[in-house]
This record gives sequence, structure tokens and C-alpha cells, in this order.
Amino acid sequence: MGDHLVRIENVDMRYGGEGGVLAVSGLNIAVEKGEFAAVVGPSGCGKSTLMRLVTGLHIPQTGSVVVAGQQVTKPVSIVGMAFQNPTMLPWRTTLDNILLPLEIVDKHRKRLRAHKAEYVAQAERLLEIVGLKGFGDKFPWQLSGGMQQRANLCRALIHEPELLMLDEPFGALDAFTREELWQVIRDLHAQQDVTIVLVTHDLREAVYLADRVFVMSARPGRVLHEHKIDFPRPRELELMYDPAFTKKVQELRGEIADARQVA
Ligand SMILES: Nc1ncnc2c1ncn2[C@@H]1O[C@H](COP(=O)(O)OP(=O)(O)OP(=O)(O)O)[C@@H](O)[C@H]1O
Repeated sequence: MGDHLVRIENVDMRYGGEGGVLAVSGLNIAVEKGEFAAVVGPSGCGKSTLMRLVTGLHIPQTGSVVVAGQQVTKPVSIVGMAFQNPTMLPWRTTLDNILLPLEIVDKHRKRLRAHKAEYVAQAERLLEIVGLKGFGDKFPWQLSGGMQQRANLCRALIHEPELLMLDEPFGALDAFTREELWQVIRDLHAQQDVTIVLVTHDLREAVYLADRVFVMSARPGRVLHEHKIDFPRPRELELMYDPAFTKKVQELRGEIADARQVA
């Protein structure tokens, strides 16, 4: 069914060679093109390992990882990534930080030289979507934590990746800023034609943003439950007061509590 951008089948991933830590085992995950998927689970269940598998930073010992129809055997260039702590270079302006991935990826480097104005316009368009219009010439240290995370999202999207992987990107922010950024990422997803996989501990975040939520078991991680989240879009923050929303969050909380007990 559907057209899968990410398909993980029967994957085992062990750290430190034979006899090492089995991080995930029998992992199966399929994410459709254009979908917003969230992955939740107990601490240490292998969520970050999953990110590394999809981006090709780890190659599994068993099973297969296919992204955009290609078996993953090395780092994947159609992926954008954003992590909890944005690492902006302090000596570069925000705009130049956003353009950085283009200087690193071979394919874009030549294009960047020839079409700089186009890419600058694209960066400015992204800055506008995330609410940072006019901040491109500021240095990262002149921005608040939430603003840096907004810029970080622009940087992850500048090369127009088909897939955006987000590893707890809002974890370090206060509750209000986090909610603001949920709306930013919701709008980016709606406007950019990008598939998103979000790894998070925050169940409200998962249910508010995602079309599909995967619940992982304790280590070795595998998917215990998969939920389709059907709340219509665009979703407003008020949705979180809806009894159906709370019910879904509680259902997930119960499943994770059970998964922890098995550990
Ligand atoms: N380089 C490594 N060497 C050995 N074990 C590792 C390594 N990286 C991760 N692990 C182990 O593999 C398991 C999964 O790690 P991973 O970082 O993927 O979990 P996680 O779900 O992201 O954790 P958390 O929820 O705490 O962020 C953990 O139990 C961890 O101890």
C-alpha cells in the first residue's frame, strides 16, 4: 500500500561487535512519502540508533534499510537532519550557517558558486516561514535558543531533502517555545513536500504533529504498536484540549509504561 520513502525490514543492530549491545532487533518500520511519522519509546530503546540507520551512519548487521528505493549502504544525501542542540558556527551569520550544508555536499557546491543568489533567496524564504525574516545577518549568539532551533530547521531543509530526520529537536526548549516550534514544523511539513521522521519523548508532540506514531519496546528496540493519527489538518494547538487527543496520548503513555516493565 502507498509509496514508501523509508522501509526498514527485520533489522538487527549491535554495537561493539559480537557479544556487544544489541540495540534494536527485528525492527520493522515503513513511512510513506509525504508522511509525518513519530517514534516514541522508553529511554534507551534505540530511537537514535534508528535515526543513524536511516541516514546511513550505521549499516545494520541483519535486515535491510531502503530509503527512496535505494538500499542504504553509506550516508544518504537526500536526508536533512536536526538534533536537540543546534551547532551553529559562531563566526558565521545565520544565513551563512544555513548555507553551510551546500558547501559540504559536492553536488551543491558547484551550483552554489554559480547560483548563489538563488540559494540565498531560498534561505530567506525558509527564514520567513519559520518566523525569522530579517534575521539572516545576525550571528547565532545574537539569537535566543528557540530562534537558533528555527534557523537549524532552515539549515536542515536548505538542500531540499526528501526526508527530514528530527532527533528530539525541541527537547531543550521551554514549553511555550516548543509549542511555537510545533507550529513552525507543522507549516514546514505542509509547505515543503517533505517526509518527516521525528524521534521524541514527548507524546503530545508526537500526536499533535504526526500522521503515524510508532511505539518502540525497551532494548533491544522493535516496534510494538503503530497508530494512525487522523486528526484533520491544519491542526491548531487547541486540538490538545480535545478529549480524543488526550485519550490518544494516554493510550501511548500506557503502552510505553508496559514496554518499560518488560525491560
Ligand atoms: N556506540 C555504542 N556502543 C555501545 N552501546 C551503544 C552505543 N550507542 C548506543 N548504545 C546502546 O544501544 C541502546 C540504544 O541506544 P540509542 O541511543 O539508540 O537509544 P535511544 O532510544 O535514542 O535513547 P534515549 O531515549 O535515552 O535517547 C542503548 O541501550 C545504548 O546504551
